[in-house]
Amino acid sequence: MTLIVQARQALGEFVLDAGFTSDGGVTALFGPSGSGKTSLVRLIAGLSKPDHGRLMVDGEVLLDTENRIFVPKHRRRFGYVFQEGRLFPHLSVRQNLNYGRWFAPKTMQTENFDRIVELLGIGALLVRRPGKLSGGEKQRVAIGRALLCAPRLLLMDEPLAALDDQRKAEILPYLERLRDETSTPIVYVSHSVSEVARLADRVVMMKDGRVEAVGTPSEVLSLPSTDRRDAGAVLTGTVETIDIPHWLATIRLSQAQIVVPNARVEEGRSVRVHIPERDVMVATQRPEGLSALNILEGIIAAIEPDGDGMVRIRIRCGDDMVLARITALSVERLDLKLEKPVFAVIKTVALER
Ligand SMILES: Nc1ncnc2c1ncn2[C@@H]1O[C@H](COP(=O)(O)OP(=O)(O)OP(=O)(O)O)[C@@H](O)[C@H]1O
Repeated sequence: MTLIVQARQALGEFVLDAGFTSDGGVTALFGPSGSGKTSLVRLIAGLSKPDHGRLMVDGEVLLDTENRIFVPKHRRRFGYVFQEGRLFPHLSVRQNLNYGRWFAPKTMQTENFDRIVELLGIGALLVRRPGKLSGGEKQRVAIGRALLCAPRLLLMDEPLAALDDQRKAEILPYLERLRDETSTPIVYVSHSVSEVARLADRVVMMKDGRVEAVGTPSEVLSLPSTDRRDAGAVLTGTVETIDIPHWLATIRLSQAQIVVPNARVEEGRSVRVHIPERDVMVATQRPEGLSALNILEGIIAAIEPDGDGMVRIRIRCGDDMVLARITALSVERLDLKLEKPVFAVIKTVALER
C-alpha cells in the first residue's frame, strides 16, 4: 500500500499545510494539542475538503483539487475509529459488527468475521449491548466494526484518549496484534509518546499545522522539540524473562539487559521501551547502593546544549542510544567529553503506556 497526502486548508486563524507518505504499517500523526492532527486525518477520511490538496492510495487519486477530483468518504473504503467508539446503543455487539460488514465488498463479507472477533477478543461480548461494555471493550468493538468494512486504510483518531491507564494497557496488546497480524495500514493520531513509541512504524510529527519531522519512533521521539516531559530514547528489545512475583520483565537490548515493570508480555516477544531523558542520570563510575534497577554502561556520543543551562547527552550503549538531560554544571563537574565511558542510571523506563 502506498498513501500520499498533501493538503492546505485555512481553518479560521489556523492554517494546515501538511503532507506525508506511507508504505503501510502504522503511521502515527503525533504532536501537541492543536497541531492539526485531527484536521489532517479528517481530510484523508473525506470528512472535509482542503483548499488545495492531493490524496492518492495505491496510485488511485481520491482527491485532487487542481483537477476537481473528490471521491466522497463512503467511496474511499477507509475505516475510521474515533476517540469514543460511537457504537449504536440499541444494537448488540454482533449487530454493530455486522453493520460494518455491510459496507465491505461482497467478496470479502464473510471471511473476516471470526478472525476479527478472535483478534480483538470480543467473542464473549457478541450478545451484549454497548451500554453493558467497559470503555476498552467498546473501543475493541469499534475497531472490529471498522475492520469488517475491509478497509484499505484504517484511520484511528486518539482511540485510547478517553480511557484510563488500566484500560489503555488492556487494549494496547490488541492494537499490536492488529499491526502485526493484519495487513491493513493504519494512520494513528496520538499525542502520547508512549503509545506512539509502542505502536508506530513511522512517526509524522506535527506542529502549528505543519509537519516538523518524519522518521522512526526512535528518530523522531528523541528530537528536542518533542514534549519535554516525554522526550527520550525509544529502544527495541526482546523479552527475555518474566518475574511475576515482582511484576518485572527483563528485556534484552543490543548490549545490555533492562528491567521493566510489566509482567503481561510474553517471553521472546519483540518490544519497545521508552526511557525519558529527564529520568536518566550520568555517572562516571558504576554507582552502588542505588534503588535504580537499570544502570547501562556506554560511551558519550554527543553533548548538545539544550537551553536554560541544560545539556542533552547521547550515550551509546552497543547499538542503542540512551539520552540524558542534565545541567551544564554537571557536565563541567564530571568533565564529560565525547567518547568518555559513562554509566546511564535510569530511574524510570516504560514498556508501554
Ligand atoms: N472548523 C474549524 N474552524 C476554525 N478552526 C478550526 C476548525 N477546525 C480546527 N480548527 C483549529 O485548528 C487547530 C488544529 O486543530 P486539530 O483538532 O486538527 O488539532 P489536533 O492536533 O488534532 O489537536 P488535539 O490533539 O487537541 O485533538 C486548532 O487550533 C483548532 O481550533
